[in-house]
Amino acid sequence: MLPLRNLSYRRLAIGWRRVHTASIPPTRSTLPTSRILSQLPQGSPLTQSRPFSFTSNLSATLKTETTPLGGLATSITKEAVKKTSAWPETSDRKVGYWLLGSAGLVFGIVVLGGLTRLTESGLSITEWKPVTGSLPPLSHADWVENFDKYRDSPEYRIINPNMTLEEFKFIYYMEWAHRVWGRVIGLSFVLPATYFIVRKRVTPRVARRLLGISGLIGLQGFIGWWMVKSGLQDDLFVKPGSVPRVSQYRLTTHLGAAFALYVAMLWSGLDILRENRLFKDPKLAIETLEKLKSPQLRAFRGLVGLLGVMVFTTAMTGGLVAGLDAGLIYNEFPKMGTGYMPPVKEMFNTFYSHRDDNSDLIWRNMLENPSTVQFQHRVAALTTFSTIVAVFLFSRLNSRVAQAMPKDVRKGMMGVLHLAIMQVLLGIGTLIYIVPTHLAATHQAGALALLTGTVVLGHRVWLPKVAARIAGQKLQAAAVRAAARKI
Ligand code: HEM
Repeated sequence: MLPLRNLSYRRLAIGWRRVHTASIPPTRSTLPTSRILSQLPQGSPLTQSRPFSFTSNLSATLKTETTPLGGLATSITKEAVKKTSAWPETSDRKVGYWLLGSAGLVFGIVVLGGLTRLTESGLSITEWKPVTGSLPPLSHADWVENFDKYRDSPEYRIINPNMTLEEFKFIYYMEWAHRVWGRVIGLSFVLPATYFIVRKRVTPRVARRLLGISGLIGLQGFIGWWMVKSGLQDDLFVKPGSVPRVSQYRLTTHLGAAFALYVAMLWSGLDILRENRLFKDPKLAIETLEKLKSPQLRAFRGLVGLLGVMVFTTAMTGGLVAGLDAGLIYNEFPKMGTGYMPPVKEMFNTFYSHRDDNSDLIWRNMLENPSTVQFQHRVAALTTFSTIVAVFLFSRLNSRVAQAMPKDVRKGMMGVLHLAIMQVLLGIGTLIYIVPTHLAATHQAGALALLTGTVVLGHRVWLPKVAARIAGQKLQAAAVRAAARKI
């Protein structure tokens, strides 16, 4: 529960009037935290590492008007009066847990989505009915009707002409479960988000984030259908050599949006929980913030940010591999055929160019040619992996960084290294065993696990500026109260 909520706003308002009638110049405190802490009486709760409640005794605060810290008291009381706008200065801890739970649901749907693709189930439902589609066919006649629609699709005609109704039911249920899971995520996010915003259980900043995430969930539903539509187009019947599968561009966009949604939920949840932790224990807050402010950590922080971008980019190149079924060729490692890369002529093949002057040769091959796309994923993955190893070594061998690094950051870096090793091994396994469902699905989950590790590490090493500002204000207010009590 937010400590300052315990303040009575009526009493604050009375306090505000008293401060003004005392005509104390409203100077703003510039006292450094160390000086504030040094002014604390012996045995003050602030000097002890245990949960400390900021529940305010306003009269104690007001007494400080006559103390040398009176100016400070004035500004703090003003701050407190501003709180009458009713938005809390930190979001409820429950919101943090709920966001982490929502991120867990997104993790689950990514894995289920991968399984849906790997079992070739994604094109079994040929319509998009956001409300009525929540139920599967309930009668035999309904099943036959849905099967008939599927039999009209390119995938059935070109790849599955012998599929039975029973086999169809399996692929239908896979895709249906994926869509229902999406609806569950939507409802279990939007309804509580509305409640938390309306009841002002979150800060305005978090409220804006919740609205953004809700919008992204809706957008993801549209992207999903836009992707499925690309695998149902009639021109797949006429284009020679067409494979009825969804566009790799749309699949990668769908994967990228899911990863972005996941990161937004995870980061916001971690933020809220950390803020609550910091505000509960000011001594811990000061120690943590001082450590994170250390200039030795600045370069490391930047490198962790870079790792996040690299893991995300590598995952997107993996999405292209999956979308083009590019894992079904060159099933060896580290070589690709007779060399370490396919012949240049094959990698930049004019077959993929759409223009007479071949001006689109490079980018078309990089996004549409399975050989080039697989090579690209290998290069991206190995570059990301080497960078993770390099950052790990930097964090351990550079003594200044190693000393400045908080313990949880150290552990987080070790975790990222382990996840990266596991992910590379899973990728190689997926490739050399020619994309078996269990390995490919685990490799996809591994990508999200590696991203999670990087986000958690980034969050641990990031300086929470807003939390630091609020913790500083709270500390000052508490210090003033404690000093006043001493007088
Ligand atoms: C940092 C390391 C890596 C990351 C983050 C990563 C990420 C990904 C992702 C997100 C996918 C898409 C999965 C899907 O949508 O179903 C993928 C697919 C794939 N990756 Fe990786 N990968 C990494 C390393 C590797 C390595 C080293 C190899 C092999 C040399 C590899 C081989 C593959 C293959 C063959 C696929 C296609 C699997 C399929 O069709 O489902 N990956 N990767």
